Amino acid sequence: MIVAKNVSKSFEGFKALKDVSLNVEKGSVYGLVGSNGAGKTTLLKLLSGIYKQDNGEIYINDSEVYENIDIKSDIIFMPDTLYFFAQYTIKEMAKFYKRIYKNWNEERFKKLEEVFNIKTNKRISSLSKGMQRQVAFWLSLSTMPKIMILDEPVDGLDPVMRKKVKNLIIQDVAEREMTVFISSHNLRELEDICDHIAILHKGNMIIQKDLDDLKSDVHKIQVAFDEIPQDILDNTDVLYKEERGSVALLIVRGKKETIISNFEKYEPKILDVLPLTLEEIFIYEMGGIGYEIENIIV
Ligand SMILES: Nc1ncnc2c1ncn2[C@@H]1O[C@H](COP(=O)(O)OP(=O)(O)OP(=O)(O)O)[C@@H](O)[C@H]1O
Repeated sequence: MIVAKNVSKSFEGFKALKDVSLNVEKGSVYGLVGSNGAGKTTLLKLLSGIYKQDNGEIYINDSEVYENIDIKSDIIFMPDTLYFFAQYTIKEMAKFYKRIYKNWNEERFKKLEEVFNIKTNKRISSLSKGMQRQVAFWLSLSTMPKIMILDEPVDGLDPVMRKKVKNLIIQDVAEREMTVFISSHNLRELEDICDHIAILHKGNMIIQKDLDDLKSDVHKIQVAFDEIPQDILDNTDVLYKEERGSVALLIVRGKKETIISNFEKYEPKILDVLPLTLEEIFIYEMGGIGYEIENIIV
């Protein structure tokens, strides 16, 4: 489990992270979205114990992570810019990982060769960017990490490989309760893998949500009345309203059944509940609390 309490970090007087708190349960996949310079990499490096926070506390499985070698051998941090020793082949890099990570699993490493299908005698620096990313996943997953902290992890991977890598991660989450923390610019990229989503904006954590709650709580409703009764609007938590003639499009918060039965009382001519994308949910949620968030997540 990853816990951060009121964490702040400055660089040369500039506050890159301000009072950030979060809780990531064991076996959960937590997605962090934010625009350029929001503080995502800084937060990831703090959680991995690469940086030390100026204020606040960070715990992984109840222990402080900074300068804690024991905890660090259970963590994989995959940076957005990968680094490998210049002359090393995959096989040599695997040997290096084996020395550092106490749970290195040779059998898994061999098995994953079939998935990634790259010869282990290849020099890593001779591989394409996407292939190097594959090698990073191959090595990382072979360490059997308890926690994976990934910075823009699927950048450079083709769609088929993205899917394969996501499946491998999900498999480890399901089979051995690995915890995953992923940052991305792209909410859509995270939607199918994460169970929690957070948005970081200018160093502030502005929203953290359980995805299932989020999806079951907000609905898009298309409804037609001769005139939309004011009573409904007063008794419904409307996040957004758009009227075109007698048809209204409403984004409403609440339980679907309750919303439908409320509207049906007024006998609308049309009543449709339409699916919302995660992006739409965030835009409306954030709109409701006054943030201009569109640019961050589209
Ligand atoms: N080592 C550093 N020295 C000085 N400033 C830094 C350092 N690392 C980060 N910053 C600053 O902190 C802010 C947050 O940077 P960070 O890399 O965490 O953002 P990010 O959300 O990961 O951005 P991106 O999506 O562009 O990678 C930026 O303004 C950046 O310039």
